[in-house]
Amino acid sequence: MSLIRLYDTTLRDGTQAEDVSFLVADKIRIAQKLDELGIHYIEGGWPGSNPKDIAFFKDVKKVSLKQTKIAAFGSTRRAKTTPDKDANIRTLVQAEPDVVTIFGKTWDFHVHEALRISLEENLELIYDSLAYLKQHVAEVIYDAEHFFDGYKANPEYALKTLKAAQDAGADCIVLCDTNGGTLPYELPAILAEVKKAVSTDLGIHTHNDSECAVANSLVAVEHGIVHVQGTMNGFGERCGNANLCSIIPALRLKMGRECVNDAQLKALRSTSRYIYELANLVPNKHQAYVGNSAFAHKGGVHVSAIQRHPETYEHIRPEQVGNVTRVLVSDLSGRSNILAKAEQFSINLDSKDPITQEILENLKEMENKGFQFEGAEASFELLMRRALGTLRQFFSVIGFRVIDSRRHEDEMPLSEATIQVKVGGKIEHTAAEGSGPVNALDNALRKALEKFYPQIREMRLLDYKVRVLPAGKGTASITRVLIESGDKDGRWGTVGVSDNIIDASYQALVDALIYKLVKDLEEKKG
Ligand SMILES: CC(=O)SCCNC(=O)CCNC(=O)[C@H](O)C(C)(C)COP(=O)(O)OP(=O)(O)OC[C@H]1O[C@@H](n2cnc3c(N)ncnc32)[C@H](O)[C@@H]1OP(=O)(O)O
Ligand SMILES: CC(=O)C(=O)O
Repeated sequence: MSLIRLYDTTLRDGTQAEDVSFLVADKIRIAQKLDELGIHYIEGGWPGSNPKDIAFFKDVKKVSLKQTKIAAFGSTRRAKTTPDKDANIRTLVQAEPDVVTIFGKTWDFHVHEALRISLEENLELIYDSLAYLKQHVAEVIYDAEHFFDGYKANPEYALKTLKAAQDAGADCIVLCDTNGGTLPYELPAILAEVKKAVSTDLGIHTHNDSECAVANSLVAVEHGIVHVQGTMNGFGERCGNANLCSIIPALRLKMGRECVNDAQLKALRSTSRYIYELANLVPNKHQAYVGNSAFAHKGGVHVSAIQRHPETYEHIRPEQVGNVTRVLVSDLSGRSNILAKAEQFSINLDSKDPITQEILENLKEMENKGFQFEGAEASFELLMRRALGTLRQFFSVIGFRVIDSRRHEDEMPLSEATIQVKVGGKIEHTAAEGSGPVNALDNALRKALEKFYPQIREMRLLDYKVRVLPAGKGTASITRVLIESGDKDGRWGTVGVSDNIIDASYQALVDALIYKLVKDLEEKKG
């Protein structure tokens, strides 16, 4: 089967998303990553829009890309001018990209309302913009904006706009579902009519306003489209663009279409996360194929079955897209979840050992009290080790006190914690200040323990989340604290629950410290 050409517009349409913006240097790094992923075209921006996009086209020439072509985006010429005098068309040529993509109007309503010109004049805009660009750029792509809405409103005129693009020499005509309102069942009949009207290669560009952008792209491929536009992680204007992180594996693994190779497909998840990172956005954990939860199993029945055969609850093998199977523990767990976790933590546990059932019951009891271990696997590992009696007593806390005071209305509050710990036979009594009561307690705990366990200095608190559990008791409600800690080798999550926020934080902090000590000891043992 012929190659499906992947066209990524993360750097153009992706940046039209609320909250997404990239520096020029980041755009270049993303282009390099997309090239490694095997993307055939990268739309780098609209040089007629802003200096940053002009700089991108200048800078991208300095990096070596293996196979991708760089496309510059713009519109057809303005009315009442000629392409050679149109500022936007001139900047497209001056950017010297491998490819130019311009969008033009298909929908008669848009021609009348947005451009306020005649239908005939719009055909001239399309024809002479493309014909001019074809003389100056090696490859020219035409994005037929609002194609599907335009076709539904006035099919004859919509097809005339495509013919104008074909007559001008466009190398590919891309049918755009600009407002994202088209549903998959509508595509086959429309595509059949388009194929009767034009013979140029066809592409698809969809938006996700009806949650159908990926589905529409795949249906289009099934009906002969050879060029697919989309963005990484589905970034894009309003509800986003068709998500290439879902389209690529579907094409490759389910539809048997040639697009990227196996090794490139394995880099899908890491590329997705790289782009989230540069966009400074938290990855969507529920994202298909590449999200943390895409292959995370929670229900006991599911966990039991995947251990017998992964395909029972997994639609592909996660490693094909660089993801992994995960087993979660919660009050929906069965013994299979406990055994899977024991294996992950390298803890010997026999399914017939009554301790397995005891751990399961303890887990359910604790979840009922408000604990949640999905984001706090380190606390769950400690719970297992405690139940098995294999957790070494590194230290015990005899007691602590936290004082939070604001002495004058116009002064910052002061937080101070004192703590008494026992390590071996020795008692250590320390005090520390902090920016807030939890920070003061954390500082006092570390100060007391660092003398005995200097490796604690390597440990950092990376995230701290407080959740008020819905008991309707206002400030007297139960709180759950989740802490994420890390050192040079990894990150781990711990949890505490109490009707006192300091006490809940204390539990999560102590678990985080004990986990660090357990982890280092296990590593030493090899
Ligand atoms: C479907 C899409 O995603 S298309 C891409 C949308 N992305 C963007 O708009 C981001 C980049 N845009 C920009 O930086 C600016 O809008 C610019 C520089 C392109 C234009 O800025 P301005 O000249 O101030 O115009 P403005 O932003 O108000 O856009 C309206 C103009 O675009 C014209 N226009 C819109 N679509 C087209 C088209 N396909 N062909 C020609 N002109 C067009 C309108 O006729 C109007 O021109 P007029 O003011 O002369 O009547
Ligand atoms: C071209 C484009 O971005 C659109 O029609 O949505």
